[in-house]
Amino acid sequence: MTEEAFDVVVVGSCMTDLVSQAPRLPKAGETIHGHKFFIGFGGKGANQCIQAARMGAKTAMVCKVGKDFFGENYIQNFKDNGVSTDFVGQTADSATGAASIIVNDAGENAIVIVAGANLLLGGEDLRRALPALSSAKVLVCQLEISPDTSLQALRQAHENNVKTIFNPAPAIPDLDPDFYRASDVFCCNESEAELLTGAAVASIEDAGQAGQELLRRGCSSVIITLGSRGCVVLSAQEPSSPSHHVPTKPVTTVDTTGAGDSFIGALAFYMAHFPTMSLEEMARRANQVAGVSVQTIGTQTSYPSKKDLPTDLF
Ligand SMILES: Nc1ncnc2c1ncn2[C@@H]1O[C@H](COP(=O)(O)OP(=O)(O)OP(=O)(O)O)[C@@H](O)[C@H]1O
Repeated sequence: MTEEAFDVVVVGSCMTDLVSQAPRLPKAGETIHGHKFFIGFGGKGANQCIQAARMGAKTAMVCKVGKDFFGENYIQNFKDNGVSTDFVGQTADSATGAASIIVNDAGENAIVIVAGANLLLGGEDLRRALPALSSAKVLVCQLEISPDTSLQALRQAHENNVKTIFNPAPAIPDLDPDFYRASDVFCCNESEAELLTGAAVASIEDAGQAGQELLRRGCSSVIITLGSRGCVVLSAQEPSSPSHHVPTKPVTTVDTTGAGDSFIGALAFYMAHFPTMSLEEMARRANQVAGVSVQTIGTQTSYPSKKDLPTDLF
């Protein structure tokens, strides 16, 4: 195991995206010709980890893949990005998580996700990773693995004074209340905020109100991302916890897939490297990083590295 503590540990998912582009989506029982196929690296946990690593964070991924081609391939992807694979487990009991995606010429898609090995990441894997997890600067979790595993990781980090970022995605309506209490930063998008609070989130003001509700549930701070409108930031430490809107700079948008994960990976980097920076400033910078990711096609392929970003972001 690596001796030096990690900046960012991510406990989460890896998925292989199998993408076919076709003129239209096939009907049940139908076979059609597509015009392009490609394989991409995805999964919210891995995406966030790779973005943090590309910013220059010393990162480790705690996840599970299958003993199969896609699993081997994903481990190599982590290595290529400088992410520690000390805690990437391989299982013969399930296949590497996969998302079969069909995109039609209108940009609409049909997706089947098989979480596979991701769902086998459990308590034993966390026990192995505990020394890394409990000495990291920042832990990041989502909900593409078993929620019990995510919650256990967040609790362990919280008990060891490791800063936690929880991204409740994909959202589940009856989230265990302990998720809020174990989150230093609870970071979600508009639709997740809506599902969790039961209130519509259409405007910046709505997002502020949803953020207040999430704060009341016990997290230390909340960020709700709002696509091209940036995000709102709220902190329980401020008296009356006002919400601050952090806008983005306008950019030419090509593909927003994975923008939320780019934002969270960047945020994790800032929390680890600039622990005294205000959350608003971190969000402003994370907006800029995610704003770069939407200008190129793909998920991880669109994530910028430190060398691609303005020096004033560091
Ligand atoms: N069109 C855009 N222009 C500039 N920045 C954007 C745009 N879309 C997204 N972003 C940046 O990415 C962040 C996350 O976007 P968003 O709120 O859409 O997350 P998300 O819904 O989780 O994204 P996705 O599901 O596509 O990964 C935003 O807060 C913003 O910083």
